[in-house]
Amino acid sequence: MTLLLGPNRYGKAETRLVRVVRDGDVHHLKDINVSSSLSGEMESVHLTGDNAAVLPTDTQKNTVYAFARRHGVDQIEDFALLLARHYVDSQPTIHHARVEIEEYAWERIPATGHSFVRTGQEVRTCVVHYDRDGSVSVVSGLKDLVVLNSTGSEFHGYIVDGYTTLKPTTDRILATAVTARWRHSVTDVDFGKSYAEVRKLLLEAFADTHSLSLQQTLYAMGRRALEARPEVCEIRFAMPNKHHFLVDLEPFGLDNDNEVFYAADRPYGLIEGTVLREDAPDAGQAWE
Ligand SMILES: O=c1[nH]c(=O)c2[nH]c(=O)[nH]c2[nH]1
Repeated sequence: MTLLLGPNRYGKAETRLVRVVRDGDVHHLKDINVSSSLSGEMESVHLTGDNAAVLPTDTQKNTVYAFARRHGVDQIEDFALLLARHYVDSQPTIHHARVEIEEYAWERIPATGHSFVRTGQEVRTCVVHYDRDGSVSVVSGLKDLVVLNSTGSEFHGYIVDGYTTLKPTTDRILATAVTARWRHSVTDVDFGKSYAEVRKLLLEAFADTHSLSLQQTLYAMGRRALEARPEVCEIRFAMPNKHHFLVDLEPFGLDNDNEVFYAADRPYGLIEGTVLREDAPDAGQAWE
């Protein structure tokens, strides 16, 4: 029997880092979670336990902290690119690096220059791949962006079979927690501006699309981002349909004209989809 070592990678997951930049009495906060994953000449470590090709995960964690001090942390995509390039370019045995970063946003409490409140629920994300052959990819994104339209949403005309009980509606609540990830076709991007613009476009499209289904809304959101942002070539969504069911108040002698809802947390519909340019460059490992 011949066995082979299949695909493998290793790294340090979830290095949590908070960086405080002091501008006199006014402080700035960066709160991130970094996961690195390396691959390359890793046959020996798996087959014989020879660690000579291994850059320890502990070193990867230290590199994150040291680079934060040495280079600062501005846009997470730029920091991820810096780390990925460093691992591959400095170590001959490392051929590929994947660096994923999540960022949690804080806003200053105006009472002082050094007090903060976590803003919103959403988390900014990125995944960078950098390969020895020079190929590089950047996927930016967000998750847990919770949005709701209290009207402007219909759902009818679907398949009706022997198991269907859902009533068609021309006015329902549409709510979801958006996970969106978008692939850049280039890497020399102002990632801060691009993120803010894509987020704004997604919210605007969610709000002003009269929805006949969450699927239609998803496509409209992707389309809005791609039409306005030339640096983005593909966007992928996962959107749970956070169902709001009208409560039957008739037993209590009350009507309910789309006013009182039961917000169910499960089960939920899960709507996933991709919108991309016809001529989008090959994604390579960007989504892995
Ligand atoms: O927007 C929707 N899409 C569906 O596919 C679906 N299915 C369902 O039961 N409700 C909804 N809503």
